[in-house]
Amino acid sequence: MAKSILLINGPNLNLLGTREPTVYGSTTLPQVTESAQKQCSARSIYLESIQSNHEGVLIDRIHEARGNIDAIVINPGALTHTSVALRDALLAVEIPFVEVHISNIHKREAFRHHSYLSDKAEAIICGLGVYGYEAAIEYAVRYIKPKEKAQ
Ligand SMILES: O=C(O)[C@]1(O)C=C(c2cccc(Sc3ccccc3)c2)[C@@H](O)[C@H](O)C1
Repeated sequence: MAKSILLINGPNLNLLGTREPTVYGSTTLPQVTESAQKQCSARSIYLESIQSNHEGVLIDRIHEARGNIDAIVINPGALTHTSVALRDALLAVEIPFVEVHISNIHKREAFRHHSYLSDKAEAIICGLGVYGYEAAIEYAVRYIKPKEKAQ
């Protein structure tokens, strides 16, 4: 099962835990990342994390993951609802991914109800708060089978 995971957080998630705690909770992104690292280390899983406010930076990192990452866990933030480019990058590298949203996007504004990624995700987790990241990693470790390495 997945032995190397890339955790991606999109725009504004660096603000996690600092504002809107009623929606996103009070846990900070560094705390999320530390917890994910401990979860992976306990299972001898390689984890790399990135957060960027820049779509192109995330796309470049996704390209770099091709051939060396087994699974992606991604909270795209607002790019969920706008980015065909992010969708295309994930499809281009052919790495299975789990889409995570801290909030239940389907209980929020209508513009947050559509995702450009969900139809291609192995799984979508939303509304579980930051536990969604733990659940997504556990899913990836248990159920995502690494692609055969290109000869
Ligand atoms: O629920 C999520 O995790 C989500 O992906 C995350 C989002 C998100 C990400 C970062 C910041 C904010 S708004 C915010 C601003 C300041 C502090 C906390 C949150 C929303 C939304 O854009 C998405 O619609 C939903």
